[in-house]
Amino acid sequence: MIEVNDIHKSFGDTHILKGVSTKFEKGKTNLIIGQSGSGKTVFLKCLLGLFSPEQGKIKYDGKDYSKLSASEQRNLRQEMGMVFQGSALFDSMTVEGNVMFPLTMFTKQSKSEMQDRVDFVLKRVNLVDAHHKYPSEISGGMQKRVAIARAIVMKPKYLFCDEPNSGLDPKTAILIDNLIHEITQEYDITTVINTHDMNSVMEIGEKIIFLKNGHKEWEGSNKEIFKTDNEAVTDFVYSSELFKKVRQMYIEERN
Ligand SMILES: Nc1ncnc2c1ncn2[C@@H]1O[C@H](COP(=O)(O)OP(=O)(O)OP(=O)(O)O)[C@@H](O)[C@H]1O
Repeated sequence: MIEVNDIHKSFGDTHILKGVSTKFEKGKTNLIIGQSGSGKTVFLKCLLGLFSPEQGKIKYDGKDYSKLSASEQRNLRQEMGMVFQGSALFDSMTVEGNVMFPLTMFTKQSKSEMQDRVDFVLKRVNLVDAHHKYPSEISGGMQKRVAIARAIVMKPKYLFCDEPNSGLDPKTAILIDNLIHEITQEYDITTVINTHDMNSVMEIGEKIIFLKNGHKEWEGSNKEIFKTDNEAVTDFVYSSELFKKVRQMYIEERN
């Protein structure tokens, strides 16, 4: 579980996160949504330990990050997996090389142990024939699978994903969402995803926090978001005609 308590983050005189508090539970797929510039990426970077909030606490299964020594912080960061926007694979390495990279960097495992783990995670993300291909030789959806395999190869307790669906067609996007959701449940990971994608909200948003101008404006589940009367949330969610229709159908069904 990750507990966030009243965090503030500024850059110079610009106050970006203005006292955000929430809890992300283990085995749950948590989403951060909000308009462009609302502070989602800054918030995710605080969770990753890349930005230090000036005020407030972030606890990872009870451990307050700011109270840990440098080596304890390093160890904790090794328990975090990250899927970057655009996958961020190394172009000069094969799929297998990309997934093995964290193991070679951060563990003392033997070559055969690493190979077994890489084979296992690639199979888990349904990539069996791509080991020796380069990122440029596989589709965007496959690249995301490689990025997910790399993020889970170290058996993380925490998984952070920044726009994991960007650039994918809607069908592939749903497959990637479902894969992240299944992995979260299967390995009991605390997963936090930054997204703009309303399909993701509907499909996998077990807990959603809505940020507005650096504040947490609303939080709830995907079932609750379609019923809320919070105007900022409904403006955001129903900015597309499609979702306006979905809401209308939902209201008609309820009556
Ligand atoms: N390193 C930084 N230095 C200064 N300002 C920053 C830095 N990182 C982010 N900001 C500012 O913080 C604000 C929030 O940015 P952030 O990237 O978190 O938004 P976001 O909600 O993720 O937007 P998007 O959906 O477009 O990615 C923006 O005004 C941005 O310019």
